[in-house]
Amino acid sequence: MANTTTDDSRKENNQDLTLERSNASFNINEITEIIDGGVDKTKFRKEMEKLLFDDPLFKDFYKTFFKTRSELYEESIARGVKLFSLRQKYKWTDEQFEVIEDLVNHLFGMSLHFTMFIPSLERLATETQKAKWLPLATNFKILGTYAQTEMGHGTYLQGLETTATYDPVTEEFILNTPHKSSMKWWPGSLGKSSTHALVQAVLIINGKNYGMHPFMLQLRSLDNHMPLPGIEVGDIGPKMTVNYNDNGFLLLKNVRIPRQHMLMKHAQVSSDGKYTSSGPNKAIYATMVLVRVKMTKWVHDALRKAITTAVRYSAVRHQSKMDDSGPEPQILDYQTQQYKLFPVLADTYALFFMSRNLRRQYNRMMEDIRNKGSYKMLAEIHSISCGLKGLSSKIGIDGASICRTACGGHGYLMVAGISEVLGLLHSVVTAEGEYTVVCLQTARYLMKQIAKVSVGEVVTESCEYLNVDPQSFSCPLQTPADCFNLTFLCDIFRNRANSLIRSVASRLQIAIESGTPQHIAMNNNLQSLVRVAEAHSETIMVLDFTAAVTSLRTSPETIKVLTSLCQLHALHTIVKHAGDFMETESVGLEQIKWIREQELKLLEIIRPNAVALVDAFDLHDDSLGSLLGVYDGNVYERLYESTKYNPMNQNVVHPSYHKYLKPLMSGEMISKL
Ligand SMILES: Cc1cc2nc3c(=O)[nH]c(=O)nc-3n(C[C@H](O)[C@H](O)[C@H](O)COP(=O)(O)OP(=O)(O)OC[C@H]3O[C@@H](n4cnc5c(N)ncnc54)[C@H](O)[C@@H]3O)c2cc1C
Repeated sequence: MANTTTDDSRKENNQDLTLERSNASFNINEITEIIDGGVDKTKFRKEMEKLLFDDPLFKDFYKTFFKTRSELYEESIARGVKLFSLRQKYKWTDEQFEVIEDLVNHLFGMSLHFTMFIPSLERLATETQKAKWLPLATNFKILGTYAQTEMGHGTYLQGLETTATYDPVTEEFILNTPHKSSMKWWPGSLGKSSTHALVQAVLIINGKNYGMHPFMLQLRSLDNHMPLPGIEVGDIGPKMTVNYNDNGFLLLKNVRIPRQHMLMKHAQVSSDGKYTSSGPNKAIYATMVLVRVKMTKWVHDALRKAITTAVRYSAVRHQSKMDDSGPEPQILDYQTQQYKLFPVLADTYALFFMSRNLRRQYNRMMEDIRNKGSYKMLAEIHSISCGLKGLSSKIGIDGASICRTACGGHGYLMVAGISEVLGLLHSVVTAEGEYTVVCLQTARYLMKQIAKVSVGEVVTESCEYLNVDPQSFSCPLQTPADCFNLTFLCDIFRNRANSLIRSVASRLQIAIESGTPQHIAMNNNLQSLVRVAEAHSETIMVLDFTAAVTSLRTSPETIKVLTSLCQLHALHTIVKHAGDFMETESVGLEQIKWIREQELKLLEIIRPNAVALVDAFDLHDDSLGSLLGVYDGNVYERLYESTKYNPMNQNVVHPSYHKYLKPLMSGEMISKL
């Protein structure tokens, strides 16, 4: 069934896409509604698309690729201001605002005000502090960011060097960034926009170091936006992407702030300099977990743009010949093109179901914290979200790179939109916990869980598979057809993770028992620890995808097509890590051969629905931001149109001709030398 979108701007006039859409075996609206979370949410999203994309400020995303950094920044601030005003006018909930953020590709200024500044205030400030600052923040009387990372340290928070020294005489903290390495470097919206920052600094009282604490710091005058005395602040420069964001630097020289500007919900400093603390600050971890949980969804959002572009473009692009007498086929008909793109399509769906489940688990944890004051689930959700944030960013980068190359030369153009997606994914792999570092956090948790198994203690739900002895496992794949059995595939993933975890745990134990210092034993096994975190996270993804497709309440056709994607996701992951699966005897050589054959069969099964499966993401062209992936498929016309907008083409003869080329060609340049 064809797309029933009501968007008038979409004209189905590319014949190939029209045919592809008519070939689909399922109703794409069913999948769209699953992804949006129900009919009402699809309706809301469509209303928001109308509201936003009728406004020139949000239209024609591709034009951003021709802008200078300063123009990009200015436009993003205009967008942010518009969105914040609309948010107040329509009283959008946080959940609704997340939908809007996705629609506009997060391309608006001051996003940290809502993602980090206000949530951190809510979790770290006392009731009195909240009463003072939250109304100012929510009414935009102050604009804030969160300044943690420094030039010298991002990952290792104990290494942060910004100091807040208490002066009991004036009852003030004196803030300093004593070395070049101590300056804050990276915080979003810091360079040019924010008037305030929550600054993480080392608290010092009477020469004693009390570790990192949060402080409210006013950066700029509320009258003329000039930096206050002792403060040097600016933009860190062009980046791989997100160049609209004024990621900033901050130097502090003897900046004094009142004692009441330390956020004191979890630790307090009295007027005479006495320090009290109510214990480890679990609330801050909950905030960090939420950002990672959201990032897994951002990866899905980003990758679905890349795959939508690559699949639609592959349906309209014709190149070479399979048979000399025949026409040039759609490049989507080459098996190699399908082998590039369909596993990425399957991963994109896997990411969706995984991130949806992760968000549900996070919400359950927050309910427990709010209703029962219980932080019981925090360690597990923290470990899962670390591993899944890492894994999803890696899947995203790999998948978007494949989409880029699968679009040939045109995929290299910025207006293809994939470079932008790729750059964004590169920020996800590093920000909020660098890839290796977050994987190691998950691995440490897994080591604790396996230690529990060895002494007969209960492990958490995500690690239940560790209770099975891998010695008792035998590969359930007895025939090639078994490779489509999702229950078998889940068991294979569990066994591979279980065996790898046990093997590293045992190597660590042997090393430590034989006298190797613990830190050396750990370092000698770091790569294996990352590998176990990846194996555990891949298992969670396959289990989540399987659980989702086996419990769907929708038409059999839709279940069938999603099941094929789930099978392909699992089989392709096994092929990618065939060494791991064979080393742990989760599958044998014969089974690997079958799996490779069945993968190719799945390509044929998925082929007729490929375009419909990306259409089901229902991305508005102005969200997609790609001239190769436009819904109507008129790619060549769009590419040519974009040259009219290109500032390089505004002069038929570029001024550099008169300045350099003409003197060279006339010999004037050489005679001057
Ligand atoms: C686009 C973007 C936006 C950002 N926005 C913000 C923001 O708004 N606010 C903010 O405060 N910060 C922000 N950051 C900073 C970001 O949080 C840090 O860059 C990130 O946490 C990584 O830390 P790092 O730069 O110190 O990397 P490093 O830790 O120096 O990493 C470099 C290498 O060292 C390895 N490594 C480091 N430690 C270990 C270890 N223990 N074991 C093994 N290997 C290790 C890493 O794996 C990596 O390969 C942003 C960064 C980016 C790219």
